[in-house]
Amino acid sequence: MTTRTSSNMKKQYIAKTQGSKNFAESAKQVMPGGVTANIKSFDPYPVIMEKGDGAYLYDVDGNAYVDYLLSYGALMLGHGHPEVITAVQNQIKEDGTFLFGTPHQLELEMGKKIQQLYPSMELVRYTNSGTEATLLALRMAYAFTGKHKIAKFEGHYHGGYDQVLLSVNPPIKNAGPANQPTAVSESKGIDPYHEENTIVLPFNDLEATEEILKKNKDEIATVITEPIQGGFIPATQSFMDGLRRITEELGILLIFDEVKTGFRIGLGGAQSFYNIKPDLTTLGKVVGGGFPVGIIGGKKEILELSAPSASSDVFDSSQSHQSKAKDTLFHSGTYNGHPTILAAGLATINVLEQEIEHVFSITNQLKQGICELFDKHGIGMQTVGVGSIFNVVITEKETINHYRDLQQSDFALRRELDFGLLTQGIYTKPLNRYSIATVHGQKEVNHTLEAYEKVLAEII
Ligand SMILES: N[C@H](C=O)CCC(=O)O
Repeated sequence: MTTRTSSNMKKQYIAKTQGSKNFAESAKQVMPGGVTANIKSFDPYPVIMEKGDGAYLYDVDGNAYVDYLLSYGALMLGHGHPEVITAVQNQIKEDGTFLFGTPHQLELEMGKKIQQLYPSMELVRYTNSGTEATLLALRMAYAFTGKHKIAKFEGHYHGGYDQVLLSVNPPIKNAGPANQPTAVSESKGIDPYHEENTIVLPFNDLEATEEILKKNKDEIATVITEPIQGGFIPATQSFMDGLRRITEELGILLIFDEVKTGFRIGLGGAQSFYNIKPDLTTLGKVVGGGFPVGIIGGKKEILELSAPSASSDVFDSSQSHQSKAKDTLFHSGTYNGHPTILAAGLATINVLEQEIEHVFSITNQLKQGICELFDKHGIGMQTVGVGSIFNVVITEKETINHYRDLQQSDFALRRELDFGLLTQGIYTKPLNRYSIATVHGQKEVNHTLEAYEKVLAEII
């Protein structure tokens, strides 16, 4: 493994981004750490963007970047796509409001589209984020099975709340044996209850997963998984087939968290790629067209648990004496099914139906070009990913199967590369994955490969 300590590239980054540096200092007076989402922060300070256009972002210093972060994959049509702008404007103009506060046409339209592309999602409910969707999925699993624990895989992220904010990125020394990981809390303030009641599983290790699930089958309501970890480390087909079989046999629900993979692995997500029918699925990111949304869907008999009944309305004070609220699974939200957002999402899907093959072809060209450049320099690496997402993993390993494999890669060299790329106008948050959009084309691929060539020559 190569290890580099030089921070030459970081120095060049700082020289080019003095406006971002000043902004980041001021922002600390307003928001803790200068950010409103921890993921937006990186050392020494994040780039502060002020304009987006197609495949490009422009920062406060006037630097242009080809954007491969795309807001953590959400913007699959790039920035400010005209069809999304038109859909949003038309919805507001034609409907005369941003919000009905009642059921409406676009909820049906989006629901039907989801049922068509994700046949496992027999009924759907809308939420305001992927996090909310997974939270609701877990409640449905507890209610449906009557069990009180959940299982998740080491390295998988399902949202920032207590039940699942465990062992996403744990220090290996605290994480227990590879085939029997320990639950490691990822935040201050998490109730230790969850370290007991969230069981952590080893991804892509069917034998160990089966053993843990069998041992705890009477308590585990559900296994929640990113079928492609972090959006880029694929499960093997045999692992997925095995996981579906075992969970069915043990009466444990299987939740596919497709917030990252939905529409990005294919229009039908990872479940279509693996040909697996999970019991519940959560979507977010792409399906909001750049606006905040989440969708949960799955088996009719599970989703029906949330159907309101007249005798269980938590908001009807005339009924409080009946204490029937517990008969229904509570799910509500003022903004659920927001019409403007669903209009943006439907317009996005519409464009993707025409252009997704282009996205895959550009992704493959980029992956191949990057691999060839590393090869030229004799550095072991892989572009790990499926469909329109990949990550650049600098490693001599032949396969990256899970979190612990990834931990053995050369993060120092990758970080140096990423700062170098930032100075050459290629944007992804250092160490993050690449997501490709319909607006990336030959010009952007060529520019990116030239930037890689230049930076690699400088840092190797
Ligand atoms: N919403 C997540 C964090 O704030 C995004 C995580 C990711 O896409 O990697």
